[in-house]
Amino acid sequence: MAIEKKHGKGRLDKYYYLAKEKGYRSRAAFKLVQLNKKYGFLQKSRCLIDLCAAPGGWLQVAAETMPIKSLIVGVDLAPIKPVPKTITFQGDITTDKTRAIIRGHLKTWKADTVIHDGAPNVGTAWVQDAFSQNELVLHSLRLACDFLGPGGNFVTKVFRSKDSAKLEWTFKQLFDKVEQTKPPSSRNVSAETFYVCRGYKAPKNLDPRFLDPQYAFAEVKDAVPNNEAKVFNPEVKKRKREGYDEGDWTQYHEVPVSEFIQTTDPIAILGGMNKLTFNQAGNGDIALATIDKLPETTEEVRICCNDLKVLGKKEFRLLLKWRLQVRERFGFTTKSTDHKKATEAEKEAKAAEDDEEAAEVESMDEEMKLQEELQKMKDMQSKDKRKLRRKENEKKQKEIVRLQMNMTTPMEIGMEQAGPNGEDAMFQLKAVDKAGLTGKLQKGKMQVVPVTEKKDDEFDLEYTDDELGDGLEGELDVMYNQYQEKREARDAKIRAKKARKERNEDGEFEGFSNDEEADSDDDAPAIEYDSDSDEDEEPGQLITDLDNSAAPANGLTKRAANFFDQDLFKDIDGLDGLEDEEPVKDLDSGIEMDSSSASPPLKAEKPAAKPAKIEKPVKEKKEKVKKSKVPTPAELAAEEAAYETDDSSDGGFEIVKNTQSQWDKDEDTIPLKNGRPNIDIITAEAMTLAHQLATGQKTKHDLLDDNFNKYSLRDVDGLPEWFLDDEGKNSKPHRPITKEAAAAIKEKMRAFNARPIKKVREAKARKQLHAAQKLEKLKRKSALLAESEDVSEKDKANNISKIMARAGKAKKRKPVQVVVAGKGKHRGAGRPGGVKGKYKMVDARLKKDVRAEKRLKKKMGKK
Ligand SMILES: C[S@@+](CC[C@H](N)C(=O)[O-])C[C@H]1O[C@@H](n2cnc3c(N)ncnc32)[C@H](O)[C@@H]1O
Repeated sequence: MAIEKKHGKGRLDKYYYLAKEKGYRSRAAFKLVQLNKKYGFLQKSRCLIDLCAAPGGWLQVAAETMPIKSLIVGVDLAPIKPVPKTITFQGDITTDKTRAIIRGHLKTWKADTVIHDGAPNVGTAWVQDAFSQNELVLHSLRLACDFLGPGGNFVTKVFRSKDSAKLEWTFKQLFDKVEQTKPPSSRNVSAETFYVCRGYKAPKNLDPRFLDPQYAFAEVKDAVPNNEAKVFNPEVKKRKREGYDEGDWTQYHEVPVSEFIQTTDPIAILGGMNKLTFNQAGNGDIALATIDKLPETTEEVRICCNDLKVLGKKEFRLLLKWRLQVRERFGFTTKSTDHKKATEAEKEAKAAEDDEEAAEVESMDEEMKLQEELQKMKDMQSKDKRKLRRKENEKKQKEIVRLQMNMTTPMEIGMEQAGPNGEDAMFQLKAVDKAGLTGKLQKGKMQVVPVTEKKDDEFDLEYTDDELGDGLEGELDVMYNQYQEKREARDAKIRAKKARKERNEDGEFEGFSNDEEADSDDDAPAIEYDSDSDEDEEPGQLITDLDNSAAPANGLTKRAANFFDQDLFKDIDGLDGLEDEEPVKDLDSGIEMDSSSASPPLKAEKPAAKPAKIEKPVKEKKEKVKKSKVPTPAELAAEEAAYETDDSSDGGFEIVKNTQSQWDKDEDTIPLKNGRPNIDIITAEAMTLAHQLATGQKTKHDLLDDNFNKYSLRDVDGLPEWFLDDEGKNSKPHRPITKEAAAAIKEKMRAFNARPIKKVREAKARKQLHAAQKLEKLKRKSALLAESEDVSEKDKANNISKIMARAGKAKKRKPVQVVVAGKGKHRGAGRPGGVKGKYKMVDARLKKDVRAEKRLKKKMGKK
C-alpha cells in the first residue's frame, strides 16, 4: 500500500485517531463500517472476498461484524499481517493465479459479498490514475462475477471521472439494485465514491465484453447539444452536469457575426455561443465591416449580439430575422428569393443552379421552416376550431341570458337563430350565388359552399407575415403543453384541476343543437342535402317571404306561431299536451285564473296541427320536469319562454315562474348529510356570501348578477394557453369579505388545528387499550387470589394491595451507561469489565471536548 502521508490535507482527522483508538489498521475501516450501517450487507454474509485488502482495515470490520464461522478471504499486492478469523494472501487481482487461489480457498462455496477498495499506485497524471483505478474496478467486478452467488453483493470504490457513468451502466446490467454513496469518512477532497450493488443477477452466459475495458470504457459519440431548446425555450436553464467538452476548458465562446450570417445552422450558434462580435481582427474583415454598416444592423441587434446567454425568445427571434434580412441583402438564397426566382421563367436555368446551391447551403433552414410550417398549420387548425366554438358558445350564452331577462322578443330569436339571412343561417345565399350554384340548388341537390374558405385565406395572410416568429410561437406552445403534461404527471392536484376544468368545458352549454355544430365543422366534407323544395316554385327565387305563409288555424298570432314554429320547441316534453282547460294556479301568488286569459295558447309541433292548450296544472308539470332526466339549457330556456305571457294576450302578466333553474339543478347534485346539504365553507369569501344569503342581504339573483362582471366575458381569442393559465390565477373578481366572516373562518381553522393529529390519537387510544388490558389482568389475578383457600384473608388483602401498588408504578428505564473507549475497550472487544445493563462506547477525546465546551459556556455565562 502506498504510505500515507501523516501531514497535509488535514490527514490526521478524527477518523485517523478513532482508527488508532479502536485498533483498526486503517482509517478506511470506517468507510466499510458506515457503508454497512447504511446497507447492512455484512451481517447477512457468510462468505466474503476482500479485494485489495492491505493493510486489513476492511478485513477487521468484516471479521467483527459477520456471523461467527464466516469465511473471509483477503488479497492484496502488498503483504497483509494476519487478521484473526480471516485468510489472507499476496496477489494481483488482475491475474488468473489470484483467481485460482481464491477458488482454492472457497472450494464449492459461493461468495455472498465481494468488497473492493483498490487504489493503484498513484503519482501519474490524474486522468491516468482515474482510468487505471476504474480498470481495477472492472477486474474486481470480473472476480465478483466469478465468485458471487445469485443475489450477492458487490461493494466497490470508484473514482469519479467520465468513465464512472460507464461503470455504473455495467453494474446495472449485472445487479438488481445499484446505489452510489459517499460515506462521511471519505474525505470531501477525494474524488472517490462507492457503489453498493445488490442482488447479483448471476447470468448463465456473460458477454465478456461487459468486463473488457476496451468495450466498457469505449467512447460513446457525444450527444448533439440541444441548441433548439436553448433558443426556443431559453427561459429553462439546464445545469451543465456533463462537465466540459474534451479539450474545451472555457465556458466563453464568441464568433464573428459574419459567421452567423453565413452559417447553415444558426440555431447551433445562438445556442452554443456567448457573443457575436463585430470586431475586425488585424487588417479588417470586409464582410464584418459591411454588416456593421447595414441599416438592418440596429442598436438593438448589436446589444443582443453582445450577450447571447441572457436573451429570451423574442430577442432570438429578432436575431434570426435580422440574419435572413442580411442574407437577402448579400444575395444569399432564402426561401422567398427562391420562390421568386422559380417563378421567373427566363431565369429558369440560373434558378435551378441557385436552388441547388441553396439546397446545399440552406438545408438546415429548409428543414427548420418545414417543421415550423407543419407546426403552424396544426396550431392554426386547432386555434381556428377553438375560436369558432368559443364564439358560438358565447353568442348562445348571451342569447339565453337575454331571453331569461326578457330582453329578446320571440321574433328576434327566430330570425337570429335560424333565419335564412341570419349569421347562423345554414347556408349563405350570397356565397351560393358567388359559387354559381344557384341552378343546382334549385334542382334539389346541392353541396354546402365552404364559407370558411375566406377565413382560411385571412389566416394565411396573417401567418405569412411573420413566419419565423410564429414558428417560434408554435414551438413555445408545444413546449408549454409538454411542460403542462409533465406537471400533471408529477402532481395529482394539477391532474384533478384539469379534470375538473375539462368536465366544466364538456358540460359547457353547447348551443341549441350539438349536431348543428358538428355539421358546421370545417373538417367535414361537403354534405349533400336533399332539398324538400317544391318543384313548382318559381325558378331563381330562393328567398321566400315568410309573411306569405297562411295564418295558423290555432288562433295564435302570426308572430307567436312563428316563434313556436322553431325547432327549439319540437322536443320539449309536456308541451304537446297542454290542452286542458283546467284553471291554472299561480304558485307564488295563489291566483287562480282561466287558461284562456292567463296563458297564450301554446303550440308544440306545427302551426297546422290542432291548437294546443294547457293540459295539466302547472304544478304537476313542474314535478314532471323535475323527475325527468336533466334538461338541457335549451329546454330550460324554452320552458321559461313558454311560461311567459304573450304580449298580445289580455292579462299580460306572468303566471308561473321557471320550473327548475340551473341553480336548483346544482342543488340536486349537492351531497346530503342528515337530510341537509353537506357543504363545508372554508374561505372568508364564501363565508361572507353565506352570511349575506342567510341574513337576506343578498338573493340568489344577486349572486347570479354578480357573476356577470368584467372578467366573465373577456375576449381571450388568440391568446396563448400559457398566458391564459398564468392570467387565470389573478384575473378574478376580488369579493369583499366581512370582519365577522374572517373571524368565523379563523375560529374554524383554529379549532381544526387544535385537533390532535391521527398518530397522537392512535397513540392515546393504544395507551387506553393497554391500561384496560392491564386492569383486566389485575382483576383476574386478584380474583384468583381471593378464591384461593389456603391463604388467610389478611394475606389475601395484603397481596392484592401489593399487586395494585406494583401496577400503579411506571417502569423506570435504566439509563444507558457511557464507557470511554481505551485500551482493550473498544467496539467489538466485548463487554467492558464491571459494566452492567445497556452501555455506549464513546471516544475519550469527544467526551473531553464536550466537557471543555460546557466549561467554556459556563465561564462565558458568568461574565
Ligand atoms: C486503499 S488500500 C486498501 C485499504 C483497505 N481496504 C483497508 O481497509 O485497509 C488500496 C490497496 O489496493 C492495493 N492494490 C492496488 N492494485 C492492486 C492489484 N492489482 N491487486 C491487488 N491489490 C492491489 C494496494 O496495494 C493497496 O494496498
